[in-house]
Amino acid sequence: MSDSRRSQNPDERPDDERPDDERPDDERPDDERPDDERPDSVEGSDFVESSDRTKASLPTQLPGPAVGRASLYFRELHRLRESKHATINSQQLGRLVNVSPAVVRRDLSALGTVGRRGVGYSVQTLIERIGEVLGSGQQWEVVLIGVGSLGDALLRYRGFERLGFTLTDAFDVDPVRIGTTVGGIKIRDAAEMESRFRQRPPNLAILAIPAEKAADVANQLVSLGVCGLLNFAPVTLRLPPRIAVVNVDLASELQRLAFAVQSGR
Ligand SMILES: NC(=O)c1ccc[n+]([C@@H]2O[C@H](COP(=O)([O-])OP(=O)(O)OC[C@H]3O[C@@H](n4cnc5c(N)ncnc54)[C@H](O)[C@@H]3O)[C@@H](O)[C@H]2O)c1
Repeated sequence: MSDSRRSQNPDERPDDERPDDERPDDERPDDERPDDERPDSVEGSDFVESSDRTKASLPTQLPGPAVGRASLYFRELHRLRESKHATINSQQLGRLVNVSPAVVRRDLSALGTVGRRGVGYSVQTLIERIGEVLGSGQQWEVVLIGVGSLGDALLRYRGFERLGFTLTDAFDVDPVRIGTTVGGIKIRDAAEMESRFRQRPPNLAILAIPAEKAADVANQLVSLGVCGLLNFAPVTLRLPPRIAVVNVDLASELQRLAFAVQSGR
């Protein structure tokens, strides 16, 4: 590997330049580790949640990478439940999502799961707890703005409902699409958004419209009461801080992938 590549590889930065989440767990000094990662927390020392902690309040702050991993744990835990697994330990869960057992233990601890030593985590309790933290314990109404090639595929996807997301409405400006039905949802004229949302604002909106339209439409959605946006348009939205925005930029993700392949990770 060339020197220039080596210097770009985040894994090869000195540890003290890396954010905590990127540091290998077994390279951190013990006094920097959360309790559940210290050496006395050895393999086979996983916990089952005690009932009094199950109702623990939601963590107010979780690092972004931990939220992303929680979502992956949630997906794998659903699969485990479907295949009749009642318990799992951190090594098994870590293997399923490709992170170390120590990171799994730290994440689950931050999510409020603690308990007895030596048995493993209860799959069902973890599903309930992570679902609660991620908001999947409640129903979210989601609207889709823009039913082009991407929006069309999203409307046909059946995986949102089981996580608590119900696509309630879809809007477009194209007269050819307006009035047609995709995935069981009638596509409405975007000009109707205001009157529809005045009656009942959705919680969340998915933006699958051209980048040059995204800022105006996002501002309109916020003014109509939407509080979270999943934005597929490759543009940075400037919205009030109270509005949650998650950007899904597939081209950037491909760039990250190409970088990872190129740098030999
Ligand atoms: N298709 C992909 O794989 C993909 C991948 C990455 C990112 N994206 C991004 O996602 C967005 C959508 O992509 P696409 O391929 O579906 O585009 P598309 O051109 O197929 O669809 C866009 C749709 O938005 C509608 N639209 C335009 N202005 C609107 C408005 N003000 N209100 C409501 N609807 C409006 C259009 O009529 C059209 O149906 C784009 O910003 C694109 O860059 C798409």
